[in-house]
Amino acid sequence: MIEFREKVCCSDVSVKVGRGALRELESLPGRKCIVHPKSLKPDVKGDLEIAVEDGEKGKDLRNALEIVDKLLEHDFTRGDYLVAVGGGTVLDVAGFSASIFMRGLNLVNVPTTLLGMVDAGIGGKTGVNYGKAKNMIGTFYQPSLILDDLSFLDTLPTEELRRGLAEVVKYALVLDKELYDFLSLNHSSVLNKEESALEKVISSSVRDKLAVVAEDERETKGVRIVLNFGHTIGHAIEAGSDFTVPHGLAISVGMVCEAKIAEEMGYAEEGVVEDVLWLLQLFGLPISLEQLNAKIDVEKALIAMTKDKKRRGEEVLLPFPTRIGNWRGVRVPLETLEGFAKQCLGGN
Ligand SMILES: NC(=O)c1ccc[n+]([C@@H]2O[C@H](COP(=O)([O-])OP(=O)(O)OC[C@H]3O[C@@H](n4cnc5c(N)ncnc54)[C@H](O)[C@@H]3O)[C@@H](O)[C@H]2O)c1
Ligand SMILES: O=C(O)C(=O)C[C@@H](O)[C@H](O)[C@H](O)COP(=O)(O)O
Ligand SMILES: [Zn+2]
Repeated sequence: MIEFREKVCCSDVSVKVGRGALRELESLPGRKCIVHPKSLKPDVKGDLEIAVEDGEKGKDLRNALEIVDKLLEHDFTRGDYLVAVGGGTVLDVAGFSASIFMRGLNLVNVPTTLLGMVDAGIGGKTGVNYGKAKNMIGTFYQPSLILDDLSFLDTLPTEELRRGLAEVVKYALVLDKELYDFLSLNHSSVLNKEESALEKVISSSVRDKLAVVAEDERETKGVRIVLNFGHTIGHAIEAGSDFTVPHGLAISVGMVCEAKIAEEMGYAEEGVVEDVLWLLQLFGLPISLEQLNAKIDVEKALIAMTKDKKRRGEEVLLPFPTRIGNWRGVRVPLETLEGFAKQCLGGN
C-alpha cells in the first residue's frame, strides 16, 4: 500500500493507494453512510446506504439535498462519516452534501474510476452543475481519508480509463516532466492496466495534485489554477454539448486549444503543442472537436465560458504550458479569449 499524508490548511488528509485499500473503512469510528451509484454496489457495510444517479445528470442540487434529507432522517451527526464511493460525479455531489450537512460531517472518498483516483477524489473541490455551466454551486471541503482501491479498476472500461488519463496527461504537461517521460515510454502497460504502471500513474498524480492544493487550497494565490489547464475550453465544450461530451474528453480537446492559444500569444516554447498532441494521441484521446462526434452549440459554450471561475472582471487568469512540466499564469482579456475560443470551437 502506498500512503500519502498532507496538511491542507486546517485538515489532515490521508491517501492510501493499493489493492484492498477499501478494507481501511472497517476501522473508522462512528456511523457510516455509504453513497454509491445505482449501478455499482460496493462490498462495504454501512449504517445507511444511498444509491444515487451518477454521470453529469446526477450532479444536481436536488440530488445533493436528497442526501442531506436522508442523513437528517437517519439522525446522523457531525461525528459520523459520509463515505462517497463512485466516479468523479458521485464524489462531487456527495462531497458537497457532506460539506453542507450541519456545516460538515466527516468525509471519506473512495473513487471507483481512474479519473476519481487521480483527480476528483483529491483536493476538496465539491459541487453540482447549475445555470447551464459546470460546478456553479460548490464548496472547498477536504476529505480526511481517500482510498484508491485498484480492484475497482478491474471492471472499468478502457474508454473510462482513457478519460482519467486525460487528467494524468494534464499533470505531466504542466507539472511533471518525469511523468511525461514515463507515460511516453509505458503507454501500453498503462492502457493494459498493468498494476505497477497504474500504481505509478496514480501515485504521481496524487503527489502532484496534493502539493498544489496544499499551497493554494482555495485557488486564491494563482497556484491552484494550474489544475484547471484545458478546463476553460473543456468546460465550455461540456456546456455547449448539453453535457453529453464526457469531462475527460472535453478537457483533452481543451488542452490542445489552450496550448495553441499559449503558443499564439508567445508563452509556449516551440514544440509544446506537438508534444501535447503526441501524448494525447498515444492514449487515443481526442485532439479535435470533430473527434468528439457531438453537436456543440457555440453560443452556449461561449456563455458558459464567461462563468469560468478564473475570471476576474474582464480578464481570465489562464494557466499556460511554457515547456513540458512547466507553466505560468497569464491574464487574458475575455474578448481575446472569446476570439481564440471561436477559432477552436468553430464559431465565426
Ligand atoms: N472535484 C474535482 O476536483 C474534480 C476533478 C476532476 C473531475 N471532476 C468531475 O468528475 C466528473 C467526471 O468523473 P468520472 O469520469 O469518474 O465520471 P462518472 O462519475 O460519470 O463515471 C464514469 C462512468 O464510469 C462508471 N463507473 C464508475 N466506477 C466504475 C467501475 N469501477 N467499473 C465500471 N464502471 C464504473 C460510472 O457508472 C459512469 O458511467 C466530472 O463531473 C468532473 O467535472 C471533479
Ligand atoms: O482540483 C482542481 O482545482 C481542478 O481544477 C481539477 C479539475 O480537474 C476539475 O475538473 C475541477 O472540478 C474543475 O473545477 P472548476 O473550479 O473549474 O469548476
Ligand atoms: Zn478536470
